[in-house]
Amino acid sequence: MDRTAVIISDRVNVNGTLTQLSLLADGRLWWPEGGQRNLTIEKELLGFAVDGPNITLKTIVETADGCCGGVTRGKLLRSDVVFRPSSDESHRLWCQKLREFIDSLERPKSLFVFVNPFGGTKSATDIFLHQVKPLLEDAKVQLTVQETKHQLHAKQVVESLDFSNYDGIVCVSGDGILVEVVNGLLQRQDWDTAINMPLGVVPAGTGNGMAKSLLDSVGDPCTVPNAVLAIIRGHKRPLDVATITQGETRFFSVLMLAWGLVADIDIESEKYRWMGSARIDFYALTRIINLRHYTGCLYFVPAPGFEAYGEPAIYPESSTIRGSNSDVIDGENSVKLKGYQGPEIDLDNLVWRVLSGPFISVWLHNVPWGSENAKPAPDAKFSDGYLDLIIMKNCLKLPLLSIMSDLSKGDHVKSPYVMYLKVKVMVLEPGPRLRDQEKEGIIDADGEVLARGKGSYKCEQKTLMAYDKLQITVDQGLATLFTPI
Ligand SMILES: Nc1ncnc2c1ncn2[C@@H]1O[C@H](COP(=O)(O)OP(=O)(O)OP(=O)(O)O)[C@@H](O)[C@H]1O
Repeated sequence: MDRTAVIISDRVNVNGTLTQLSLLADGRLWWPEGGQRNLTIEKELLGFAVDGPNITLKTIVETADGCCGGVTRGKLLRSDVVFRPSSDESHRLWCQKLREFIDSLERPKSLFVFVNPFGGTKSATDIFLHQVKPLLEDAKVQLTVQETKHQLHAKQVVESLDFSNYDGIVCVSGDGILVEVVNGLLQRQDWDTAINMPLGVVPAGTGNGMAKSLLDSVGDPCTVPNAVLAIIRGHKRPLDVATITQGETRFFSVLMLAWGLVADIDIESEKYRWMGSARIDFYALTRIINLRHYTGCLYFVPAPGFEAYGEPAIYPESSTIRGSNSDVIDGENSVKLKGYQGPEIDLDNLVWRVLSGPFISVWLHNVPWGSENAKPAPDAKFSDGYLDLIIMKNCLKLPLLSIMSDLSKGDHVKSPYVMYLKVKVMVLEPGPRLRDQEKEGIIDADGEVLARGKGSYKCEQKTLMAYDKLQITVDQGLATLFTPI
């Protein structure tokens, strides 16, 4: 079909001026108002509304702001273009053709939305009401909204939600609610269909690593309107899901796992919450000055091209870390084994390597960004079937400081003190601190404490897993995300 063929054209009144308005086959709306105006339906039209003889186009248009001599990309402005067709018949045809074009884009029509009023700076409710809802209403998306009332609420709702009425689940929150949703989906009896539900993220927490990773991948800024527009447009992409297993217990991770320096900074800095965002920098400095080294081992199956890292090894003691198929429930967080069991991999027949400690930091990442200002895994892909492993073993304190400050751009991986590789499977065998064997560490998965060893921060609090051997496998493209492109 000729992409510039005219589907409908009429002499209409646009914002009070008589002009020729055309809808072209490629989805452009074109009219010569004060110079030529072009609107791409796919990118810039949220929807339209009918008000008597008028039709209002609900648009969202990217402006290029001049900023310090440069250009800031991607500021989105919502505006209305009102036009009046020349006759009743033309009015009917315009509505029909616009509706047909929008329907052909297969955008979501009905969404289930979680809003976490306690995430980040506690502004998610405000963000939802004033920024998210108006855009989704312009796009005529039906909304079912659930404020989360407590930890694991989103997970519980998702475990029993009837999906037949929804085209996606949206989290107006930080990464924590997304992780709960993925865990909830994978614990259902029908997990294999449930996990196909497209998931959207709108940044409204402290850690917005997934939203940042998605938007940054196409050069968009990590803003609420950009994230909402990505959901409205309905493009989807697959996302790898990592299964962390210890005995019968499983946790499904979509962002990262950290042990050592990064986990200690993330979790122990909570006690300095009153400092606001400065707490991370302050506590990072404290930890670097009093640097800890952890003993332990990393067994891994390298991705092609990374076989030179570590030493040859065999798969370590499979019986202690593999789950069985019995229906066991181990604490509120754990997985009923009727749900997803993790990917089927013949672990004994893979080519294993091992790296022995002591380690300063071990970090496993699924997507490039861990938060809006930390890019630990610049080469991570959403669905390559591998996890990016970032390791620091020996490093002097001064270069370590500069490595940490390079994290915001992802340049830390260029440091000779940083090992950066991709793995298919990993077994983490965490040990105690090198110089204080009475003290162990913290294992942090997607911002939650998965395990606390003896003598660690708040070690008396119960966690999902023990500070012991755990296995991480990855299932390529298991989940689905709404994505800008
Ligand atoms: N009503 C609530 N009260 C307290 N905690 C809640 C509530 N609703 C959800 N949560 C918990 O808040 C945690 C953080 O959620 P969210 O993803 O919005 O933010 P975050 O950026 O990951 O973390 P935070 O901003 O708290 O550092 C989740 O683990 C979730 O279980």
